[in-house]
Amino acid sequence: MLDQAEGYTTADGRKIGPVVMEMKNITLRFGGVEAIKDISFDIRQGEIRAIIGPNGAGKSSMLNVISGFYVPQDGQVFYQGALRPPMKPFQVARQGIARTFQNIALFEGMTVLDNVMTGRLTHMETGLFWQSMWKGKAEAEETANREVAERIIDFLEIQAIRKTPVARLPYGLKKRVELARALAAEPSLLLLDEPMAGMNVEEKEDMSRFILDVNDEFGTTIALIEHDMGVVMDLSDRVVVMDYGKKIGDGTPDEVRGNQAVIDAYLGVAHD
Ligand SMILES: Nc1ncnc2c1ncn2[C@@H]1O[C@H](COP(=O)(O)OP(=O)(O)OP(=O)(O)O)[C@@H](O)[C@H]1O
Repeated sequence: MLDQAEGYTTADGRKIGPVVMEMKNITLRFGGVEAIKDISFDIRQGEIRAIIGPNGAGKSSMLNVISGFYVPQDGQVFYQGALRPPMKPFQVARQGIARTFQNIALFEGMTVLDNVMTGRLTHMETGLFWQSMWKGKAEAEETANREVAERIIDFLEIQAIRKTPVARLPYGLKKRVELARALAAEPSLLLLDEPMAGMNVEEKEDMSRFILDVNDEFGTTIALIEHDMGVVMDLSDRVVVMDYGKKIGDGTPDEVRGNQAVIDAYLGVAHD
């Protein structure tokens, strides 16, 4: 049973907490195109929350609103109990929100370790001035950041490739490195943009396992968007379904699977 203030316990015994992010009546337009039409939903502490929908449904647009990349024309975003004013993506990152991208956005010429280290940037306090004035502080910070990066690398089982330039890696491993970089920021909310896109079955299984492990081990709240309904159903606690910018379903995977509007959208049934 869902207690609005406190949360709920999942079938596998995980404790889901209060609402950490609330999207309220969000509308986003690109010129004449309404990519998001008056959508509301929330994300709870410790939850794995999916946003799914067919091509062009508005999923990426919604993720970009959550990450601060787009500012909606209407609606409000509440994060950790407070109304979030329009802010730049780096400010959103400083609030503990990290993301991966649908088209991998890594530094191809750099090693895996160095890419993961870039995920620590929001935690780095020592600027160039202090680096030149106070070498000890800069070194201590570098060591601490490296320890976090190495811990994440071990966790995601990519030790063997830590010194390999990303350009040499197969697609599935690149996706895992991108996850590592996002985790290096030690986010409280992790946004995954189509984490399984372009993967083979084995890679999808690996990625699913890592997503579940991250949630379990670090207690990270995860919001992911996916095109493919199948892969997210086993992973997610609750699912929002979008179609043509509207929310057409919201609930547990079972509730969403039985929702006629969702079935119609995925079968491509005509609508007004
Ligand atoms: N930057 C943009 N400028 C203009 N229109 C855009 C922009 N981004 C998205 N759109 C339009 O908004 C609508 C929603 O697109 P969006 O990419 O959010 O959907 P999606 O569900 O993520 O699709 P897909 O599964 O194909 O990635 C589409 O009609 C798209 O053409």
